[in-house]
Amino acid sequence: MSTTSGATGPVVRAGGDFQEPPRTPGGVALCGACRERGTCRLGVERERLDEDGVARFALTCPRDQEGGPDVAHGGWTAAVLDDCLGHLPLLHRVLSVTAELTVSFVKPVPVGRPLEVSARVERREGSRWYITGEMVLLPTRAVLARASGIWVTRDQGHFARHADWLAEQDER
Ligand SMILES: CCCCCCCCCCCCCCCC(=O)SCCNC(=O)CCNC(=O)[C@H](O)C(C)(C)COP(=O)(O)OP(=O)(O)OC[C@H]1O[C@@H](n2cnc3c(N)ncnc32)[C@H](O)[C@@H]1OP(=O)(O)O
Repeated sequence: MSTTSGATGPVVRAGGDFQEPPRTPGGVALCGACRERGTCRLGVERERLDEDGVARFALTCPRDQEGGPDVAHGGWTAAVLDDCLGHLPLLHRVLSVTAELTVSFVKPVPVGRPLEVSARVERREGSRWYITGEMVLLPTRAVLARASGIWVTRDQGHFARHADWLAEQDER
């Protein structure tokens, strides 16, 4: 585990307690770079796992993610779906990484409007979690995007092994 100093004090880096990452007051698990600012750069504001097994996320596309006029860059839509769907194993205290992700862009996603992403586990096979989700516009719940993917569970040595691999690359 390593730490660094962020705006809010020492920040536990990836490689630390993966199953219990720092969370915002809205319950949003924070990735590496967002820990220092204390909010999700992608605009995820609230996160919860409901009793029906569905994880639900309240979010807004930030203005600085604009692609076409007043609509999100497609990369934002893909990134936030990767993030939200990938939080589902974490909500079960399981570290995983995305192995595959497919995104259907159904409608342009408006910037600065309330949105919801929901995510559910379709099935689990070995170390693979098959997860699907969708993004809707509130309050009408019109579908803007859908996603499905495979997340692969990892042990705590995942990032250390990657660092070793990268060091080997650097020696070539
Ligand atoms: C990110 C965590 C932060 C933690 C801190 C807390 C942060 C708080 C919030 C974070 C939330 C983040 C949410 C966003 C999540 C990301 O965006 S993660 C970042 C993007 N993804 C990556 O970087 C993954 C990069 N790829 C890899 O590391 C490796 O290719 C993988 C996926 C681990 C697989 O490695 P491998 O050596 O092939 O593994 P191997 O042991 O051979 O296979 C394991 C299993 O995976 C399956 N598999 C491998 N590749 C595939 C594939 N492409 N398709 C289907 N199945 C596959 C194998 O069939 C095998 O299945 P089982 O037989 O065990 O059931």
